[in-house]
Amino acid sequence: MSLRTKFMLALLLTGLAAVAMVGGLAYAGMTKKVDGMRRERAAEHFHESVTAYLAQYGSWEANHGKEGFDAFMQSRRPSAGDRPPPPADDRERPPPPPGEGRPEHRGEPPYHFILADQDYRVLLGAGVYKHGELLSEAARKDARAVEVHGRVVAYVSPEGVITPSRQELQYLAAMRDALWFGVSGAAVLALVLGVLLSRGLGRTLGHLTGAVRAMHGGSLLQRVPVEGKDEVAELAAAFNAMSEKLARTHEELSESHQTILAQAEQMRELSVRDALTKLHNRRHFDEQACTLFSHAVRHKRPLSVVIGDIDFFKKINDQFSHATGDTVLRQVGEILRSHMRLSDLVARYGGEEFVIAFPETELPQAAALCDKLRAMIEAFPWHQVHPELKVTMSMGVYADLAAGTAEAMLQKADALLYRAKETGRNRVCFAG
Ligand SMILES: Nc1nc2c(ncn2[C@@H]2O[C@H](COP(=O)(O)OP(=O)(O)OP(=O)(O)O)[C@@H](O)[C@H]2O)c(=O)[nH]1
Repeated sequence: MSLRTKFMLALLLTGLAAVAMVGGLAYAGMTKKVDGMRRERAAEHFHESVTAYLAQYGSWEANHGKEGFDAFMQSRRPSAGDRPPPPADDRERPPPPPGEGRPEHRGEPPYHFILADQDYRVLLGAGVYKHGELLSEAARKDARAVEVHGRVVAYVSPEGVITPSRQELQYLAAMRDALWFGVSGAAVLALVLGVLLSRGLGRTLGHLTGAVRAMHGGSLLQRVPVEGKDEVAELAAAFNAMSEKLARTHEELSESHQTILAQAEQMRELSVRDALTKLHNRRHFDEQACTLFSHAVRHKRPLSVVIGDIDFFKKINDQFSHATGDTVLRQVGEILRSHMRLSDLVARYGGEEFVIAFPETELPQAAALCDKLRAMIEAFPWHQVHPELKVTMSMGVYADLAAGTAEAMLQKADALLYRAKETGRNRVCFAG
């Protein structure tokens, strides 16, 4: 069931219940009041009749009995048009036995009254008491004294329900109609109010639902319209604030996440780089060389590995300074790096030693490239660093995957480097 339907039903039920309760209470109160007034009037009339009867005849017993009183009362009654119809129970009730307080009625009177003498001995029992019976204590409380010349000569007590007059019944019917009219009006009003109020509520809730779905989809910054100042408007405003805060926090977190990632990348980069030459370091080379070796073996592709060592580097340090030695290392690293392909791997392996891996490169090709590098190092204008500075490099190149591992290939290349050093330096020795 939709919220709107529930809202309308709640309003409808509340409205109907309120009207029914107020109307019902008013109707019951009115009926009671009418009944009371009617009873009061009847009692008044009966009381007057008894008073008049006793005043006229002196005493009840001395008189001519109940028929006489009945006839006496009939003569005092208002005309038939003013009188109400007899009560249903009166019509259904059998006439009281002779000698009882209630006369066998001819449709009159429409109410019961018990008449007792000054000693509470019943004279007219109204079908409840026998003649001569004592009036109960409870009935005595309701009994009204009949005084003649300042002396209590009898008691009159009401009995049963007084039937309203025709006019009173008409009043009550009009009131019932008004009550039904009120109920119908309340229902229509509740429906109209339900439609109007639930429309506003439904609209805001619809916006909120859409916004929550959008947030769930990833768009954290949402804004729903805030209409009015009620709780729903407060909810909408609180939602907007929450959405804004969430979006801001998410942005801040993303930024710090990016910074952390960048720092991690920087640290990772530092951990695989040589600080002096900015080439990769030995650790990185060893890891990558293993991968290149496995790839070459699996795909039966060529791979060449190289170790190069600057000749007489100790002498360069000693003769021209350690700083000059550093400059030489940086420059040699730059020459090597600038002549590599992206797929090639070059690293400073330690001290004045450099290593290179050439994937997809056969031995002759690698040896030729190394010789070219060697010549470039030799030809570099080192005199610009120091007038007497000369730098050369010896290299060993190995290209046989049968060595078994990248490390083993490197050892073979190192042996070839040794040979290059032994055979005069500034040269490339290769095998594989
Ligand atoms: N300036 C500088 N020197 C370094 C660095 N790392 C190692 N060295 C020096 O490099 C020199 C290497 O000397 P050796 O191993 O004797 O080799 P070499 O003098 O080049 O002799 P050969 O290799 O036989 O030609 C040592 O004196 C080290 O101190 C560095 O980062 N900077």
